[in-house]
Amino acid sequence: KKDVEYGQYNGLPRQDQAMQKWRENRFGQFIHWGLYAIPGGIWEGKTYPYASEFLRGSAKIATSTWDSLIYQFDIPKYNPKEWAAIAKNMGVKYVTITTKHHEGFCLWPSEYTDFDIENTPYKKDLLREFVDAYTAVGIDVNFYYSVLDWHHPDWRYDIKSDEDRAAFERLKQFTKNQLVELVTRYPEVKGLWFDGTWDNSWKKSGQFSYELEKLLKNKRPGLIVNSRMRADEHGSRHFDSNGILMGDYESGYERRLPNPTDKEVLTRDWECCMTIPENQWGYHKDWSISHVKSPLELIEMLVQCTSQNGNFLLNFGPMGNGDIRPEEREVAKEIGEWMKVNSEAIYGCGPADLEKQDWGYYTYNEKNGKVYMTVFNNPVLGKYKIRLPKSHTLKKASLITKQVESLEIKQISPTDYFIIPDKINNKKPFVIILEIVDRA
Ligand SMILES: C#C[C@@H]1N[C@@H](C)[C@@H](O)[C@H]1O
Repeated sequence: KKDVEYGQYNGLPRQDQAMQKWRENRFGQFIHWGLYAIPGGIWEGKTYPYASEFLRGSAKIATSTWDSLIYQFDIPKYNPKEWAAIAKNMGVKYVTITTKHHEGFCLWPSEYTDFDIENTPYKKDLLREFVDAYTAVGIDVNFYYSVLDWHHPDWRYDIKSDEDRAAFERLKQFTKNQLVELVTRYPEVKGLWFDGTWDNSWKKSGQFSYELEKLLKNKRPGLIVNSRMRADEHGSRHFDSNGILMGDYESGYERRLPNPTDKEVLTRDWECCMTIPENQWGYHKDWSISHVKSPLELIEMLVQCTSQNGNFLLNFGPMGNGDIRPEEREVAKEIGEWMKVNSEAIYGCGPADLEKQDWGYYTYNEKNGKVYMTVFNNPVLGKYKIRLPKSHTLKKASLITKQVESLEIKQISPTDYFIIPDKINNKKPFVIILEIVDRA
């Protein structure tokens, strides 16, 4: 064991009300919006397939050229009330928006930089309008903040000299100032989603990240931060040098999920963040360049995350003019239609302590004791197998859409049962509610 003084300090999993709400929310919307949305992955007529928020690097654009995009950020179609309505209809309970991505452009009027919304043709505090619109429809608001800041002259990838050290001290002070500013100006904020913390400079700032977490949580009691914020004093990230999770939940699942039978993730809070295309967080004009996930693929990811004690954060990349692209509107609509019928299997649910079967995923609501089985794969057998511990018995199974009717159950061994539906004609994932009782 290593001595770790600047690791995790508040005991996990957190059971306070704020964290319980975060956990019960389960489904969130990620929003990546910044200057990168204006070119949308295309520069001087050439399409760059890499993530559009990295276009500045992909197309080797001079910082001054990139930064001048600020004068085109007039966002005539920006309509936060409509964004919030789309999110509400999709069924998300929280939203996480990029207040500042790696490019350094701030969506709020920061007193610590001129590279912000105030110096765009839009001028107004779009973040305040956003927070108000989402809060008004009952969606919790979180802020993404990139520590990595390509615009700031004091950013350093590593600390190799006294000059680096002095510069990065200024950058850390700037970072602290901006974060205190964010949690003070927008006290509604529930959590901070840190990114851009992979460079050596930050790995060498473990004590600072520890003290920053404490400072921000003192300023905003109940604040929730992701593990990506943190390094310990030995440079270990997410988990300290003894493998103890830092922050309040694990945020390493970016565009990937755990193995569906992975039991280790059940021991902690975690969140998977996911793009609709293969790898575009910011708006890209051409979605034909990669696979675009269907609503069904995304619904399966949401259910899998819930079944393994995780949250699912689905990303939207608004256009440079502030509009939401048609493909994202369609995804939101179709997921929303499914959630309207089946969200009881998601909100407030977590893992069921049952052996996973091929037809899909179990989720469990400990408040009502119900087990939900969400079916994605129709068995050729035409029956759904359930395996319970010998100590329990399957008392009832019913479709979430017809809870008064019981489906036929056949016990085929001390632990195994078949649920036999009268017909299998589902074209969409559907939910069966199980009542399982302890024989004792
Ligand atoms: C790499 C990288 C960044 N991390 C994701 C959450 C996006 O913000 C992407 O730009």
